[in-house]
Amino acid sequence: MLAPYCETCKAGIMKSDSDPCFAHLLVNGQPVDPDTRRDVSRFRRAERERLLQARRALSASALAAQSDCVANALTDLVVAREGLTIAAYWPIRGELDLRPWMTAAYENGAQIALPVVIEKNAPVAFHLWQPGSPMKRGIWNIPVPETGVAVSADVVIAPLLGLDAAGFRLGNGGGYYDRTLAALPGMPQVIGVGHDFCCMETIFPMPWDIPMQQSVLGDGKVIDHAH
Ligand SMILES: Nc1nc2c(c(=O)[nH]1)N(C=O)[C@@H](CNc1ccc(C(=O)N[C@@H](CCC(=O)O)C(=O)O)cc1)CN2
Ligand SMILES: Nc1ncnc2c1ncn2[C@@H]1O[C@H](COP(=O)(O)OP(=O)(O)OP(=O)(O)O)[C@@H](O)[C@H]1O
Repeated sequence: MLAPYCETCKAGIMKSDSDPCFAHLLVNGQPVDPDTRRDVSRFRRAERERLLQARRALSASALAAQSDCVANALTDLVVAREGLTIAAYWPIRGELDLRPWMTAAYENGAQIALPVVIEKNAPVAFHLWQPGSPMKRGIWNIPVPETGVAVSADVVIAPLLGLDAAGFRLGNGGGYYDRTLAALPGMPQVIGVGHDFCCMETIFPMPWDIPMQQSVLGDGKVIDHAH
């Protein structure tokens, strides 16, 4: 006789119908208390809303000035050269616009890639981009390169919605960067970039959260997160 599957997670195999299943309490193989997970997820949702509002309140010129500040700091931090692959991003929802820096890094010989959601709730792929690459709309309408040439990244520039004192990132809430970094064979250099108002005390890190090594903020401040 086949062992029954858990109705909640469709994955845990129970010895019998009356056996409790714990598989859906695991995230990335680690146990997470469901009440804590719910509370943290509520807190993060409220913080995302607050930070998105702060972004919307920013004028176009202030956004451009913060983007320039971050780009200048990145130029010192990441030496763009042949053989280096940098995963950056195409700005959405008021994110800092680093496209001029991406263009300069490309002109200095680096390969540039953009994150592409291939499947929901799965790691993203990094697809090659160069200035003028034809783009199409991907999942959630995010522009992605029309031609999907996947590469692995030496440096990942991760857009921050929030950043906590320990270097943990609050993003758009899909868990894509955490999933992606967890699935890589080796850890690239991960640099968070965010607005000058993105700092928060804690995101209440969960077992799946992967911290940034460094972050650069819209006022040009570079933070080394010691881990
Ligand atoms: N520019 C940029 N590109 C990026 C990211 C990013 O943060 N910035 N990502 C970094 O991760 C990935 C996309 N992440 C995203 C995660 C969630 C949502 C989103 O709209 N979520 C819905 C709720 C989704 C659902 O419940 O299924 C929402 O917020 O309304 C969008 C993008 C890949 N590309
Ligand atoms: N490695 C992982 N394996 C399985 N689930 C994961 C993993 N990383 C994150 N998640 C899930 O993704 C969800 C969203 O995570 P989180 O709130 O940290 O998103 P985020 O980092 O702000 O989003 P994003 O990276 O898309 O901008 C959580 O419910 C979490 O359980």
